[in-house]
Amino acid sequence: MIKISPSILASDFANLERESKTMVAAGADMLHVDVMDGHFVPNISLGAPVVAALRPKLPITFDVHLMITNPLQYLPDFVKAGSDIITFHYESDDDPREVIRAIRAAGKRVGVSVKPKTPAQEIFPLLEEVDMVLVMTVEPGFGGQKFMDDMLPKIRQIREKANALGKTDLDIQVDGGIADATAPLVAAAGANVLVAGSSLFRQDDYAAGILKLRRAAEEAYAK
Ligand SMILES: O=C(CO)[C@@H](O)[C@H](O)COP(=O)(O)O
Ligand SMILES: [Fe+2]
Repeated sequence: MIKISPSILASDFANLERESKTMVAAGADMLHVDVMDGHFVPNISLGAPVVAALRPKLPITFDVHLMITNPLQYLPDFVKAGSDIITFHYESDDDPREVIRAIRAAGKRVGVSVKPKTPAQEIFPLLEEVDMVLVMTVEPGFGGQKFMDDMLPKIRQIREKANALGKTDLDIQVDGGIADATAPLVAAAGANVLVAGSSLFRQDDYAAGILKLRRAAEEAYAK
């Protein structure tokens, strides 16, 4: 019911393969890969070659979060690299419907992400066309930031709208500041895919960390 997607942005990049494998063995449902271009966000992280290098080593869903200005331009690279879910930002320079079409045409699952200042209503017309909505719970660009609890109504509005449209299987992902204390809040609001970077990778026991996060969210989601 609840899916946990650890963000490798918070891992030790000098040991990326080992870190990712340990997280997968610890029970992650997918791996969240943060791609930042230094334009859309004021930070540069990693790109398609890193996804391509990791992909054959890890039998898990690659959940790729594109924080880039021109998703259409780089999409073929991320498709070729073996991404499974490709999430682009609604606020990017490309036409959202065109990006959705291109991701679908490549046979990948589609996510659309909204920054904190973008109201839920802006993406309502796209809900029927995507598999997942990613509600940013921090300003995109960096890990380790504080969870914005004023994003909770946005999660609720998107879940309610999706249900009203009969799209009860829409995945709602949250990303930024997700930890044991915030997981129940987002799950109660209707999020079912939790990205967690620093809160998981800073723990010694990744399996215990994932279990605790999952339990905290599941208890709240069921209510
Ligand atoms: O997309 C982003 C940041 O822009 C995230 O995926 C972060 O990597 C989450 O990090 P934490 O807030 O969990 O440390
Ligand atoms: Fe992310």
